[in-house]
Amino acid sequence: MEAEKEKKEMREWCVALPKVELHAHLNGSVRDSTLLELAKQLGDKGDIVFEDVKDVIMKNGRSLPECFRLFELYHILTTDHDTVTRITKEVVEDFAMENVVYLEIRTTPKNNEAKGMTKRSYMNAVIKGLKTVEAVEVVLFDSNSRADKTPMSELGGDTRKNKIYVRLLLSIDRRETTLAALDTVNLAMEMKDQGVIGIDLSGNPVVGEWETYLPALEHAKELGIPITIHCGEVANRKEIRAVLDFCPQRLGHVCCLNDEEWKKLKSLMIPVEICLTSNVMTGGAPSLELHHFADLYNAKHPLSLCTDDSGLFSTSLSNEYYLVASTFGLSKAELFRLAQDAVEFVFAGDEVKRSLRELFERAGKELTT
Ligand SMILES: CNc1ncnc2c1ncn2[C@@H]1O[C@H](COP(=O)(O)O)[C@@H](O)[C@H]1O
Ligand SMILES: [Zn+2]
Repeated sequence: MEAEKEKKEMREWCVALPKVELHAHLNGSVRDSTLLELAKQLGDKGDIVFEDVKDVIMKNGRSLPECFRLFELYHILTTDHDTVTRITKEVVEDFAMENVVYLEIRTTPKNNEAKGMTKRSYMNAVIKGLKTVEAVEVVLFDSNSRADKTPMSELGGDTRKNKIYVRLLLSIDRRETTLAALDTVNLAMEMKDQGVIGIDLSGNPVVGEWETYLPALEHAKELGIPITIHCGEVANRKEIRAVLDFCPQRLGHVCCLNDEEWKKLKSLMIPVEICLTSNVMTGGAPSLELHHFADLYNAKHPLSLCTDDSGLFSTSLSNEYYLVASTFGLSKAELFRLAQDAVEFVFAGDEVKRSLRELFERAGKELTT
């Protein structure tokens, strides 16, 4: 009984902890209730069979191939402008509800002729979603990147509301061609005054070749756009080596590295986005207990806890912190430090970093005493 009370108290503490989320895919973070509602609407129109889809959405098992089949379904449900706007709003609200104070959402800009959608119009729908959030004040710009140069502190805003910094990363899907990947990088450049701050490489890790995306990633590097890459979700030696050689600003997952690659990663000190639940569910890590978090943490390697796909894997960032506490025995002070350290790996500029550092400074006094 006492143990149950302690667990509950720890879970609540993890929710209260201010958190930084650096690896969250928009379509993987959609609420089940929204997916079911959208599936019901398409079912009523006769476009899909609702009962079949319902079971798939609510099912627990999520192997890697199953995940990518599910994304095909999610994209059928969500890819029109109004729905993209809606899910963006909801995803931000859900993260804000659990005290995420800085959120980088990544999403793949999509061309969809049937819906009159271009990569640009898809992103406009995402940004519209950010602007319609009501439950929390969304801060989307550094004051020095705003056209009107108004300092953030003078923008007014609603001081009664909680604040969440949101930034966007554009994902290149591994199914895309070199040209499509280049389009995404150019779009990121065009939209850099609208909250877009980085590039991600993601998608089914058994699909596509590194050489296809490399020109686009190099172009992003030349343009000075920060890059994060999904690395080692499967044991593709040649690609893992190429990714480490490319040396992006951050890496996601890093599951299937061999000894030599671990050594190289650690010497490069590239910050790692750790996705515990995702890795265990998709088989990238054998179990929570044997997850490479422990090794990287003990080696003091820069890392931050992330959800990857909170909807798809039924998790939350607070839960990921709780899992670290319950699996590896970290204390509250250590968990706090982990959350605080993630501030140093955000892609946003110095002004946001400074504000976040101050926020953690203030929260630390309350949460660790
Ligand atoms: C489970 N591990 C993973 N590994 C690799 N890529 C993943 C992923 N989880 C999600 N994505 C990528 O994100 C897309 C969905 O969000 P968006 O449509 O972009 O918003 C997926 O189609 C896939 O390309
Ligand atoms: Zn991911």
